[in-house]
Amino acid sequence: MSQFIKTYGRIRPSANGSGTSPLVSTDKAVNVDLDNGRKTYELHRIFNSAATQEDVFACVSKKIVEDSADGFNGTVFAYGQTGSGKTHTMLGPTNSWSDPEHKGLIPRSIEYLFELLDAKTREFQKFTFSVNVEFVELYNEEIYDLLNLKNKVQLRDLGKEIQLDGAKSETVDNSLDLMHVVQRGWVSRSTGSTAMNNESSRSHALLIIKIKTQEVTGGLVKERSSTLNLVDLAGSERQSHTKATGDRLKEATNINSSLTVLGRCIRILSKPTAGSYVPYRDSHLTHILKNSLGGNSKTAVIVNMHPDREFLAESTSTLNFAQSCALIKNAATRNEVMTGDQENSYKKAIQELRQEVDETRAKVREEFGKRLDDSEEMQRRLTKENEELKAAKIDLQSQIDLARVKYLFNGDAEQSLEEHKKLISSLSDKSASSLYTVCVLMHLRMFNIRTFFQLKLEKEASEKRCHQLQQDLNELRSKYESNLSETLRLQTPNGKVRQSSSRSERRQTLYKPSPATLANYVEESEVAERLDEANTMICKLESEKQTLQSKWETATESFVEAEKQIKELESSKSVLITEKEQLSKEFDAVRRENEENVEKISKNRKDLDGLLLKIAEYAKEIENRKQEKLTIEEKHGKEMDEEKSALQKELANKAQLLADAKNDIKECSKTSSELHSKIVEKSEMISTLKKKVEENDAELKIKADLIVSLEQDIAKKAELIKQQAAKLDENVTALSEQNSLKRRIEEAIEIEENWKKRYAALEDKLQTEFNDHQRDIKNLKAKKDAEIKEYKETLQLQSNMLKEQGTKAEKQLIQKRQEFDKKVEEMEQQFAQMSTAALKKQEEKIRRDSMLQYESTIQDKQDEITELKNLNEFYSKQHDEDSHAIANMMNTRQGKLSYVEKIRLDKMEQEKTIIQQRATIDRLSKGHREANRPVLRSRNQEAAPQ
Ligand SMILES: Nc1ncnc2c1ncn2[C@@H]1O[C@H](COP(=O)(O)OP(=O)(O)OP(=O)(O)O)[C@@H](O)[C@H]1O
Repeated sequence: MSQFIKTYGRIRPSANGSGTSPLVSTDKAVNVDLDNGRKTYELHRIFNSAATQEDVFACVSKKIVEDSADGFNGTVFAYGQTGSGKTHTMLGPTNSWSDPEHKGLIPRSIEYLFELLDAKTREFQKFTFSVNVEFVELYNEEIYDLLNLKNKVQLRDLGKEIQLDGAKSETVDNSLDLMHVVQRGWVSRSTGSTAMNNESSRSHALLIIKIKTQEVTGGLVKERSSTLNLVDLAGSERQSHTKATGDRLKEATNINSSLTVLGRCIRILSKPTAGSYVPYRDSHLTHILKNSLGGNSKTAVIVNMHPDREFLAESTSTLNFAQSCALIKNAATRNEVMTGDQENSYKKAIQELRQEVDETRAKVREEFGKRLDDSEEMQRRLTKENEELKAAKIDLQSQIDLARVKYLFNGDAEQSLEEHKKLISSLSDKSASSLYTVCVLMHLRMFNIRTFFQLKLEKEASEKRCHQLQQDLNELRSKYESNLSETLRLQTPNGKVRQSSSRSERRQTLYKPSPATLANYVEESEVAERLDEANTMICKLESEKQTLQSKWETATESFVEAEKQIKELESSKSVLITEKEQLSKEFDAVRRENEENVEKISKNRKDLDGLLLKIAEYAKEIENRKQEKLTIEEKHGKEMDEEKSALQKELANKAQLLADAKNDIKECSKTSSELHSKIVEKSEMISTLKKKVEENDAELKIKADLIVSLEQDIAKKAELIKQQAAKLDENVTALSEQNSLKRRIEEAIEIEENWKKRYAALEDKLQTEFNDHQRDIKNLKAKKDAEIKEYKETLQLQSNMLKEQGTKAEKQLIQKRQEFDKKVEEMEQQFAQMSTAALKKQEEKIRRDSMLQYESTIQDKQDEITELKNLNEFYSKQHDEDSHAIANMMNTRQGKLSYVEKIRLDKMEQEKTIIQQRATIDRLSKGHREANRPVLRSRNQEAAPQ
């Protein structure tokens, strides 16, 4: 709702006590005596020097504070030249902020604000509020945080609101704390003295109170936020008046520049044209007060003035400023957010419930559908079976009847039996096993019936024959008895007569059915029993089916009922909500209307009072005139008539005026009564609405109870769901853990598989290599074995040869010795015959020859051994090389190495053996040589003495 900025004027007491003031004020206007005439400035209200602080607060700030507690932004700022009483108005005289009489608008507003908030807290059960305060000053176009001068404050335009980044925001919960904060900030405020005011405020001080409230009614959460700006501007005077120099001049220039921008903004806002640009951003002051000037705020401007002539120019300028302000329209809206958390939660709960119901219904449907399908299937099957059985029974019955008739009348039992068999086989092919059993039983029964009838007929025939025979017998017996009795009677006249009837009777009573008939009876009863059983089973199944059907129907009914109830509840809830909204809207409208009416009435009353006062004045004047008239009449008899007529004219005029006034009064009273009746009407309406609201509240309460119970249900279900969800979560976590474990295991398995594969491949490779090596080794070994074998064989052969040669040589040696001995003997013999010299020569020659021969043989053998040795060395070299190669090949295989080692050792062993053999040969050859030498020596020694 847009409304004009309210402008008020306040004229302070004269500073120098001079009598005449160029400013003559009434309630709503200031008449200024200017050199060029009188100019009237009309404002919302003018406070003269006699106005109290309370008057100013009640008129200027009270409503704004009330509105700010209701979620509307509000601004009150004081404008005027230095020393005009801005601070006096806003805060009150120094050290009097707690003085109930002198405290200014800020302390009063603060107190009132908390009064209102506390009252609301008391009034509403669920009402909470929070108040935050920032206190800054604009000095030389810089923003200073009065609550912490160290802070660097930056202005941030958020569009809807202006934020002061870096400014300390203090949270307060009572007026006293807030006033302490103000006091603290005020001390920091830059003050300086000017020639005009000893405590002149050289900066613009802005007290920013941010109010947040929350009201919970039912399920509705109303959150309101508002900002209340209380501003004490710096002096608006021209610099010349301040007589400022240096810093003061700079200050004044800055103050003026921001106030000039303020004035410019206000001028543009007061005469808005399409597309006109408001230079809010040209100064911090206007930027911060952007919302307060032509924006979302309820703003009041109070202009302070000196009454003295010497300040007339400033006062006129101030009044011009005020008049421009009065033309600015603000569009204040309540900053309210209606959160329907509760409602949403209900909606959500209902949604969830509906979902749950849907799910359950689907499940039940599915289950019931399944069961129904099963039961239907069963029913179908049973019905089919039943029908088939019935048909079969009817068929069989008719066949039995036919057969019975045929049997009874035609007696073609075999044909009937065949027919029955055919029928049964055809039926047994078609129907189920039970039907088959029943048919078989039927057939049996039929067969039994046939037998029974046969037997019955036989029995009847035999009975007939028996009866005939009995009759014949009876006749014969009676004849015989009569003859006998006749004979007896003839023979013994006193003998007793036997009663013939007693025997025949006894015979008749002694008849019993045959065992075959009895067996037939038993079989028949068994068949009947089985049939009964089958029937009971069918009945049982049918009753089960019916129970299921009825259960399904009941469940469906209850679900439909529940759905209906939910729908009803939802619709009634939405109806109630809309009703409530409508009612609250109506209520608000009525309240607003009422407020307006009250305002109008008070205004009319005031007008009426004014009129009455005027009337009273007129009446007084008339009375005075009357008195005057009387005096004049007494004094001037003659002149009286003339004057009388004049007076009568005047009187008529006055009477006319009076009549007009009376008419006015009448109209006013009429309007007043109309308004009164309207008020009464509206109050009635309000009371009806209130009643309605109460009713609705009661209904709402019931619904709320219902919702609470629903909520409880929901909570339970939610708990259940939560538990299930938790379980599910657990399961999911466990599952996921298991899955991850499984994945890891799978990965590990995969890795293991890969490793295994690689290992297997490696193993294969190694195995192949190993096999290759083994094969190589085997081959080598075989080769070596063969070589060794060959070598051994060669060695053996050689040693055999050597042995043989040795033996041969020995033999030869023995032979030679023998020969030698023989020759020696011969020679000795010859010696004996020949001379010793010649013998000696001969012996020497023989010995030399044999020695040469022997040594050449030894040499041959030694050559052979050297050759073998060389061969052996070659082989061992070869073997070493091979071993080396094998060792290289099998460097990782210790076993193989050891095997090679073993081979090597074996070889060494063999070498040793060879060496030993060689040594033996050497020894042998040496021994042989030495054995020969002593012989020769001894022979020489033996020969020498000769
Ligand atoms: N209505 C008033 N009744 C009594 N004294 C007043 C009134 N208005 C102002 N004064 C006195 O006038 C003096 C100057 O007033 P005040 O400090 O409020 O002026 P100002 O406009 O705030 O000046 P400046 O802009 O320099 O700060 C103070 O001593 C104050 O008590």
